[in-house]
Amino acid sequence: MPYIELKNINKVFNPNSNREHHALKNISLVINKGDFITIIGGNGAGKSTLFNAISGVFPLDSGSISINDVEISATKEFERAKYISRVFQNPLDNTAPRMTVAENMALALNRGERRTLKFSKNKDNIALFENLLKNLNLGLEQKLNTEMGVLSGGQRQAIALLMATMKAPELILLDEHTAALDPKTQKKIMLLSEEKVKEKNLTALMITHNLQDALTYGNRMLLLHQGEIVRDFSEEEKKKLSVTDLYKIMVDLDE
Ligand SMILES: Nc1ncnc2c1ncn2[C@@H]1O[C@H](COP(=O)(O)OP(=O)(O)OP(=O)(O)O)[C@@H](O)[C@H]1O
Repeated sequence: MPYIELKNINKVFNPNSNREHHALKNISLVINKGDFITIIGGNGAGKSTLFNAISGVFPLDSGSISINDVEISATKEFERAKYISRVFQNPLDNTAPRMTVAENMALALNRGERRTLKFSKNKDNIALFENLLKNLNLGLEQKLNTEMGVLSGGQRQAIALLMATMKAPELILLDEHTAALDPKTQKKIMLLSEEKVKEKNLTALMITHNLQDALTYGNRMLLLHQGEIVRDFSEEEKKKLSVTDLYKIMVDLDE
């Protein structure tokens, strides 16, 4: 039984108008438990639309999505957020800027449960948050009571990753989550992502325009083009590829 299965997914934006766009064309994909799949493709290839389809941002035109054999295509976005985490490119989109670091982390701990913020800010949880932050080696354990909004983008993305993985989601979607960071911080956040995926045996999809990252991380790589998965590289195939090879494969698609 496949862990996650996308079957013949189609999404057309602005149908029957001159702006009609077939953004996802009959996409089928089997994702195994523990897969860390990098996703590449040119601008407009459909990568974010694929994540939106999986997260339930819009209903599918056709096709189905199942996790552990449970069909989720009709499930609302907020329901899916209980078992699908997403980290966006913009640090502002991942955390609540006016709430403190501890309050943000408490919200993540509460995901999918009916506990109040007060309940989860108890001493045990604060110790847990402190510990998680200490492991980042960014000195953030001193900032539990600091408003998230005053932290740097890299600090916020690191905390966003902790929040997204705190409850070990069935699936984590990393949506160009390092693209807005400086190169050194990008590397830190990528290593942290890899560490969390391994530590918690997570299943992850990661969109990136950084071809080296797409090759370095994960055990599988998809290439999207004009709404279709045109290549599905195994770990072995990925290892044999260079950035130049990959670039050429992508350029050839446009010719
Ligand atoms: N809500 C929407 N309404 C209309 N068109 C949309 C919508 N969302 C995406 N599209 C269109 O679908 C196509 C795929 O967009 P998508 O954002 O998925 O591409 P992408 O591969 O993530 O690109 P990028 O690398 O630039 O982020 C684009 O042509 C885009 O304009």
